[in-house]
Amino acid sequence: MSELVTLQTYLGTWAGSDAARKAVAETVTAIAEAGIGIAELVARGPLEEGLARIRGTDPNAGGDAQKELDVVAEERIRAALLPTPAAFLASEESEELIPLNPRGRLVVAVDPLDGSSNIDTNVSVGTIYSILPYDPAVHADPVSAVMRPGVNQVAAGFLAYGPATILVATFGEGTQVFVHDRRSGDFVLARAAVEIPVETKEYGVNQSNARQWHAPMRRYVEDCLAGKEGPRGKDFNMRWVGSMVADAFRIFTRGGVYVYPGDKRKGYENGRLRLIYEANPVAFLVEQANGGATDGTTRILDITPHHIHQRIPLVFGSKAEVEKIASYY
Ligand SMILES: O=P(O)(O)OC[C@H]1O[C@](O)(COP(=O)(O)O)[C@@H](O)[C@@H]1O
Ligand SMILES: [Mg+2]
Ligand SMILES: [Mg+2]
Repeated sequence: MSELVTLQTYLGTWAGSDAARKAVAETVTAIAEAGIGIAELVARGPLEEGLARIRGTDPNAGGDAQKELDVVAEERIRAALLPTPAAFLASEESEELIPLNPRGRLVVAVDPLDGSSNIDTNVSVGTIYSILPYDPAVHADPVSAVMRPGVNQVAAGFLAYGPATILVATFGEGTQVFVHDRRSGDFVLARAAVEIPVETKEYGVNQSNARQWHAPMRRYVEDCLAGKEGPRGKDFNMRWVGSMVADAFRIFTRGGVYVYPGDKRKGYENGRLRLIYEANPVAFLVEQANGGATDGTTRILDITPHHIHQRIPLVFGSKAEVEKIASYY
């Protein structure tokens, strides 16, 4: 058997003696370590009573009900990042940026707990992160460092807390999958260069919203449902976990598309997913794995954000299918 490559070794080689890369490596290591703690909590399931309990009456910054584990996960990530070169944290659970290391030269954006509606169902949930450079001389207001198109990310990834705790990461040189080895305690490299198949016969969408969709989305799904007899000429399969990290990991494994379009419901005009800490990191990972990510037509990584918590319609996965969806719009 070839020698195992741990996250630590991988990052050591990637960073070398480059100070900026070392800062990114340190930051990702801290997030991964916080993830191990969150995974342990999640794995206690119903024994950890109250993790799925709704906190208070106020929604979070993104407008969703906030659950206990959303807040615990954010707190763990914040604490883990304090000694790292991250200057600020943007989080789904906090309206404003959270200050970290005053000498830091990075900003981190996180969805501390993705898949909140699955917390008490023993289904995978996860943590998503996006890392951008920060220069106080350029970004007098640190918010402006976060409000940049996703092409500016230097690293991004997510942890999925499922049967295995997985880290899917990119540092701009392909997409890697690491698995947390519960025996050694290390994250071990499992796939050095993920390639999402270009073509697919699998789509994922919350079909219960069909009556709220706009015409292009309705037509796309109708054509998938028509299968071999329809205009697509092939039978499709549908998969929807309801935790984007889990749906994304399936796509990294065997291809497919994830779609959360904007629809007619109030508050869902731009879909459900947040641009800065959900769509951007996933788009970076997907593109580095030869896939595509758009808001239906426009490349996600080119979109300039106008608000930390803004939502964006999201389509990502197998490149040819993402392009096919764009053709319906
Ligand atoms: O419940 P719906 O409308 O199908 O939405 C599911 C989507 O919402 C999300 O849960 C949003 O993320 P949060 O749990 O972080 O709010 C995604 O993970 C998931 O794909
Ligand atoms: Mg989320
Ligand atoms: Mg969340």
